[in-house]
Amino acid sequence: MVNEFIIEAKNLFKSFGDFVAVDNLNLKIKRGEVFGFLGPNGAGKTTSIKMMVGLLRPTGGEILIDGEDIAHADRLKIGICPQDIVLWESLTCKESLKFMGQMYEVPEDILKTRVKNLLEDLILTDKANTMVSNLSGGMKRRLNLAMALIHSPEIVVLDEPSEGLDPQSRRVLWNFIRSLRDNEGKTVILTTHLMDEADGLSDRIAIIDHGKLLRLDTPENLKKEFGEGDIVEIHLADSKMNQEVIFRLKTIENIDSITEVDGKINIKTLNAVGKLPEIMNKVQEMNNEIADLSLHPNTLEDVFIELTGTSLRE
Ligand SMILES: Nc1ncnc2c1ncn2[C@@H]1O[C@H](COP(=O)(O)OP(=O)(O)OP(=O)(O)O)[C@@H](O)[C@H]1O
Repeated sequence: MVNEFIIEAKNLFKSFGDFVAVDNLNLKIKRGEVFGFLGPNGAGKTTSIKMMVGLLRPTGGEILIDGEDIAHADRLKIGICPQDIVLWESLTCKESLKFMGQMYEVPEDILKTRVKNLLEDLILTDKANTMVSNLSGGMKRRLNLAMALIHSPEIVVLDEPSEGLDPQSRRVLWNFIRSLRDNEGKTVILTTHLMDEADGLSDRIAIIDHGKLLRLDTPENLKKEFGEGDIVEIHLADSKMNQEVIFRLKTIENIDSITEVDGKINIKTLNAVGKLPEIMNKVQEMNNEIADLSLHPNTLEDVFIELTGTSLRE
């Protein structure tokens, strides 16, 4: 019987000396989904995925790949595109892919087609015979990804795939990731600190910070759980009074939540525009002033802020 979950992490734990990088992570990744790890720098995303694909030994816990302990799992099922680019500078794109495919013992005729298709899919056909040393940073990243896919792994792991890519290359990459899932049925696991990437690509998102899993759900459910309303962000002229003002603002009816984020006050509510006069009054009653105010619909980033109390782009 085919296992619904292709990867399971049970009580996964990793410490470096006294420092706990991953703290009892429990999660299951479904076959054929795009699964996003979202968290700020140092949250433990890379450490988690490295353990989940057998690149790093956990301090504790268990990993199952297709129901089988990772120690006995078929590593060829996994393709990893690391954050750091690892390429041979003096080979061409085509040679790099052929060489990698030969190392994986991909049969010659299949390899030829795969090299052609991957170059096409990642918009590198024009650069097939260009030496890696002469590629731009974005092209190197795309080639790096092609290399991770040359043996057609069932599970594709992408560590910060958009890092260093311009918006155009990012779009190519996102479409490609979607096609890996939709057309080839692959399971894609990615780490990102980009909210729009997690939101736009992932079927489910694990939000992690300080090595702990804070939430695991679909982007839609996460946004629903934390409210569909608006966020009013105010910056007080005297931000030392934030806490007192928050206390006062909480007396306004139908406010969902109020949090202090990076010296500003975030107020979540339905019908934010209608609430603005009351918000301003309360601030004035405290002999303070609003130096800056903005209003936007609740986003996944706000969910993150509410869970962690910090903004993701710190
Ligand atoms: N080999 C190591 N030795 C000591 N500490 C480490 C080691 N590898 C990672 N860490 C620490 O573990 C924490 C988690 O690191 P990790 O690379 O998993 O974070 P991340 O969420 O992937 O961050 P980023 O988005 O910056 O890549 C960090 O504080 C990091 O300094």
